[in-house]
Amino acid sequence: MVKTFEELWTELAEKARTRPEGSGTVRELDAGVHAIGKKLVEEAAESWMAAEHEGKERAAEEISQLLYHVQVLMLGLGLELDDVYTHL
Ligand SMILES: N=c1c2ncn([C@@H]3O[C@H](COP(=O)(O)OP(=O)(O)OP(=O)(O)O)[C@@H](O)[C@H]3O)c2ncn1[C@@H]1O[C@H](COP(=O)(O)O)[C@@H](O)[C@H]1O
Repeated sequence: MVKTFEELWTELAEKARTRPEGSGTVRELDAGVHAIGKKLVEEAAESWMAAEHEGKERAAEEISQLLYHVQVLMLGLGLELDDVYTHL
């Protein structure tokens, strides 16, 4: 089943709140904003490289990881979706 941006947000916000064992999201949040930021930049670079050299399907995969890390950074900062949407 396809997951939307908002559905992923609900899932990750719940993980941040309940901190389940084995969650990569909880691990990333505990690593802090600096570490999350580095992952975000890494995924942005991988999205760019995939877009230029690896085709649409690989680019879509990397972009999904980029969106995931955007959400983790937002959670790490205590931002809500509307805090960002208000600037769109
Ligand atoms: N969509 C994602 C997602 N996208 C990317 N990632 C993470 O980002 C990493 C991608 O990094 P890389 O490209 O460097 O790939 P890698 O070499 O395997 O990375 P490393 O594990 O070595 O860091 C993956 O290994 C995941 O840890 C994600 N981790 C989780 N999700 C979703 O988030 C939800 C909650 O996940 P948990 O918190 O782990 O339960 C689940 O629905 C998942 O589908």
